[in-house]
Amino acid sequence: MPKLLIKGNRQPLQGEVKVSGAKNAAVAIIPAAILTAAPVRIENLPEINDIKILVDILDALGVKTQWESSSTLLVDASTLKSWQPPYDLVKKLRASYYLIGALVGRFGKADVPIPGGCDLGPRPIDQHIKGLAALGAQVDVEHGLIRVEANHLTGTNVYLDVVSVGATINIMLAAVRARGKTIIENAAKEPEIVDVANFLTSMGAKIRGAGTDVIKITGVDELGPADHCVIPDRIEAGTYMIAAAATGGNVLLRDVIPKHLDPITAKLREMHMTVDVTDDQIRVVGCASPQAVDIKTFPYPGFPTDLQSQAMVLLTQASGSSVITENVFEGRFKHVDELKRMGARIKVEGRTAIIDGCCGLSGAPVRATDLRAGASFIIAGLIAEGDTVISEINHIYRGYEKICDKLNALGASIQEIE
Ligand SMILES: CC(=O)N[C@H]1[C@@H](OP(=O)(O)OP(=O)(O)OC[C@H]2O[C@@H](n3ccc(=O)[nH]c3=O)[C@H](O)[C@@H]2O)O[C@H](CO)[C@@H](O)[C@@H]1O
Ligand SMILES: C=C(OP(=O)(O)O)C(=O)O
Repeated sequence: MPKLLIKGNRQPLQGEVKVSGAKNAAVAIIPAAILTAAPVRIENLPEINDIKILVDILDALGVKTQWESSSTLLVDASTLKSWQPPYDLVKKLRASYYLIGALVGRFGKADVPIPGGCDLGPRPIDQHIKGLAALGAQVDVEHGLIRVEANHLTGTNVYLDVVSVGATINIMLAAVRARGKTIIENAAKEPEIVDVANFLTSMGAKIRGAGTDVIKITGVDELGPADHCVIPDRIEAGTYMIAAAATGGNVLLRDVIPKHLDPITAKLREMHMTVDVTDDQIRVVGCASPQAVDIKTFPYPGFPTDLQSQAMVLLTQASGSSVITENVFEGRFKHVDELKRMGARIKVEGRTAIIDGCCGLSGAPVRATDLRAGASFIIAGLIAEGDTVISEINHIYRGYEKICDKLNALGASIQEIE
């Protein structure tokens, strides 16, 4: 397994970076494409491993897929013949849970192995199951499989006990083919949910309220062709914003939706960084002595949990102590021990981490404990003195398109080594 070698010493990142399509929208839109037997074209897909694996899963189910370019996929699910995606592929990513809603919507049945994804502590799917059962499906979890069967789905009211991105989208995928009206209450409001709803609407689905906490779906008998462009990845963008700030750099991010990045922009400004926003671009200019700030992660529009570890690295450079409270996932501090190996001074108490600022980091061997942790170690490596070697980088490649090339073009020195 290759590793990443990062030469540190705080070279300020300078230049422009183009942000790719959003992983967490794309990984739902590809399964959603099997809801129709008509042709679907999806543009602006990120070149990341999660997407490659999902396309392999569709191929294994009998769907015809073809890459029109490196970021545009054609899907023809008229040949879909199986409702049993293979364990070896499904276990590699979290988003394979969307195959449940999509297969049940199309076939009335799905046998999907329990999904993989980042280890962030317990990641139950009880709300997905509750929603599908409320729509009239029989759901059994046995032998590591989620088995779902429904003669027909019937629209209903579903109140989510926790705000869940995955459950909101999965219920939406099944409900677009149910008889009658479904109302999802306490729905998640992430921009990726709006993107999936827009995609489904372009196929002929009837969805109102995506992006609010009440989503109303009126089922239709059939869905048709679609041509869709995936929204920019706000988490990739936020990662580069933080990297620019941490290195005291000056970076222009292109192809972003600035509104989606408001929580990050606000925190960087609070730390005294300069953030200039135009239509679809953001420039971040670092400052000599950033201020400590407190961060609490929350569902959108709160500060995203997927940027918590990257922000933690930045806060090691602030003057004063900062507090991060992780409200979304109870086990999302696994990066802390690795950052301590690099000299960070961080104390974790339950869901809270206290970060001492003005900390000189030093390069060290570290293990990417999950996708965003891996990205945070790259940022730490850029500002550390000496070399950092990151292992288990397969996690990083699950979600960041050409991250080494993009950072090297900004003046970083990162290379893959054996
Ligand atoms: C593929 C994808 O889009 N992944 C994202 C998605 O993950 P994912 O969809 O897994 O995250 P959820 O929004 O579902 O999880 C939020 C919280 O709800 C809990 N929960 C969730 C479902 C459920 O049935 N029961 C339950 O208790 C989870 O344990 C967690 O504490 O949203 C997370 C929160 O923004 C992001 O970090 C992930 O990057
Ligand atoms: C947690 C993440 O991904 P996943 O849900 O796919 O594991 C993430 O994108 O940070």
